[in-house]
Amino acid sequence: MIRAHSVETVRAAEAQAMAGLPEGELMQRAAGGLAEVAAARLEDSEGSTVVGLVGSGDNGGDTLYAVAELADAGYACAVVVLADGGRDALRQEALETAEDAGTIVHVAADDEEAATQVVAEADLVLDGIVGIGGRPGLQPRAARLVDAIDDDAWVIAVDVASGLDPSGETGEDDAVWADETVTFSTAKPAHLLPAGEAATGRLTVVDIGLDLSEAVAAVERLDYDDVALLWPVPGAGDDKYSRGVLGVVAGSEAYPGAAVLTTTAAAEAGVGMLRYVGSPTPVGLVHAAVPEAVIGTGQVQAWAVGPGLPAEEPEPSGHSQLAAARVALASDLPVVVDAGGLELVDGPRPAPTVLTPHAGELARLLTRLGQGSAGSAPEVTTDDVGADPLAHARRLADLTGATVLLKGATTLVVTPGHPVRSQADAPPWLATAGAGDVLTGVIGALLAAGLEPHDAASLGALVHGVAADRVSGGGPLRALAVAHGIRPTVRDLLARGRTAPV
Ligand SMILES: NC(=O)C1=CN([C@@H]2O[C@H](COP(=O)(O)OP(=O)(O)OC[C@H]3O[C@@H](n4cnc5c(N)ncnc54)[C@H](OP(=O)(O)O)[C@@H]3O)[C@@H](O)[C@H]2O)[C@@H](O)CC1
Ligand SMILES: Nc1ncnc2c1ncn2[C@@H]1O[C@H](COP(=O)(O)OP(=O)(O)O)[C@@H](O)[C@H]1O
Ligand SMILES: [K+]
Repeated sequence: MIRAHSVETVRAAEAQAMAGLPEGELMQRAAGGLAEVAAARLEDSEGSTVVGLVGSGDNGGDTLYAVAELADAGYACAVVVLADGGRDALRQEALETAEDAGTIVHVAADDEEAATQVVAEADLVLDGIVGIGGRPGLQPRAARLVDAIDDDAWVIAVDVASGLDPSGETGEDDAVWADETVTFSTAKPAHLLPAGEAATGRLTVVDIGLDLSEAVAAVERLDYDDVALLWPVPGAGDDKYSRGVLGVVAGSEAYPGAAVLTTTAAAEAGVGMLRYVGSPTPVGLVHAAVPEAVIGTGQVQAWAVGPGLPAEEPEPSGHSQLAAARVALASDLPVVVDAGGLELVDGPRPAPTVLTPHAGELARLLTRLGQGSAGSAPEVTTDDVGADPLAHARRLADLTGATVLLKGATTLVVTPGHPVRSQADAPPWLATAGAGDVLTGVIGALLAAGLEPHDAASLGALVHGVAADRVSGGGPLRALAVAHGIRPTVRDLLARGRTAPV
């Protein structure tokens, strides 16, 4: 699992580590790790020129010491001082070390043209404008210099891409777009959340010796090795019932295919048994596509409700299905609710619940529940959610007590009282009709097996994304193929757990 810690938590760990170390030791470790990564990238790209963009804080200090090491190693190095107050605003010792190693120093406020030229010519740029002390956005001069970076240069953000909100709460267009971020001892929320992930690029964590083993993470991301830890694997004493029965209420005369996608995915995820509830057309399709499914209601351990259910009043043949959906939602069993099922949610349920809206569905649900942001009109738009996905997912989670899985390129899983989980495993090809129905089937299978909603949702998103990636192989995919990709994906991820070195 990748864990990201808040700025406050990192600062506390830093203070604790510094208490037992010589002054400046942590910065030397940070700079040493940064220089090592930068040198490796220069070697790979046969680059020779380095520019450090340097702000007034310790992020600039890291950058100056790293540039000094690169200059010592023979690279042609310059720094551009962006701090108000020029050279005087910097740590003098760090600046002198860089200069002594042969680094050319430009002060942007004194000669912006010369600074711009040196930035434009660099093969590798270290962004040390601001780190975890940064406020969102770039000052105009910094923005102009960042604009001058050559498209072919490799841009390494030091700790956090400058301009991002380190907490990842608020998005910011005006930020450094890094190819890589080198961060220290732990990821920061901005690296894993939609507001900052794209500008972060590849994330490289350099260990500088902070102890965060007991600290609560702000954001978590499951990785491949977590599948073997969390996926429900049957034992010799299990039977189909003890492994968990999932009831699926999905598909309709208008959208019959959703029934096939959801049940196929649940079967591929290895559910103990499936019951399917629907109207005649989807029943026929499920019969043909998923012969393992038992048609009709009966005892289940969890429900998957909603893919392909009409948002409005169903045709007469769908009335008993709608009634079954309402019974499932009113039950004390775990339920994953998607698409048309979200229209039936009107508040907290007394049992484990996963709601899986995309941005538009989340906006509609918050609007219906009367939860526009304070002081604004009660209507929440898709754009509102897009601008601030985490806050809106949190609002629905707080309102319903449910786990909210907000779908997107980065899928967020928010459960009250838990660190946010953020999964970004899928290729953009997964943005295709029916992909969400598959996810619902996988999460339903995991709930039926007894997983907690937070784990079921995030593990489901991970496996769904990895399956999509495999099926795509860099090209188009279709939702049904992703459903059929779940079984080999889980098999291989479980095998990876068995062969992982201990
Ligand atoms: N924690 C650790 O374990 C370790 C941390 N280390 C390093 O320290 C870094 C944190 O350093 P830091 O605290 O000095 O803050 P930093 O990010 O350099 O900002 C400095 C000042 O910039 C200003 N400013 C803010 N926003 C701005 C903006 N948008 N545009 C322009 N200016 C802006 C603001 O000053 P103000 O404007 O308020 O006067 C702020 O105080 C961390 O990221 C890591 O690299 C490592 O050395 C070792 C271990
Ligand atoms: N740009 C993207 N990159 C990766 N995955 C994406 C992207 N956009 C959407 N997805 C994923 O594709 C799926 C789409 O689901 P959804 O919107 O519910 O589609 P449908 O309702 O047609 O099934 C979700 O799992 C979502 O996270
Ligand atoms: K930075």
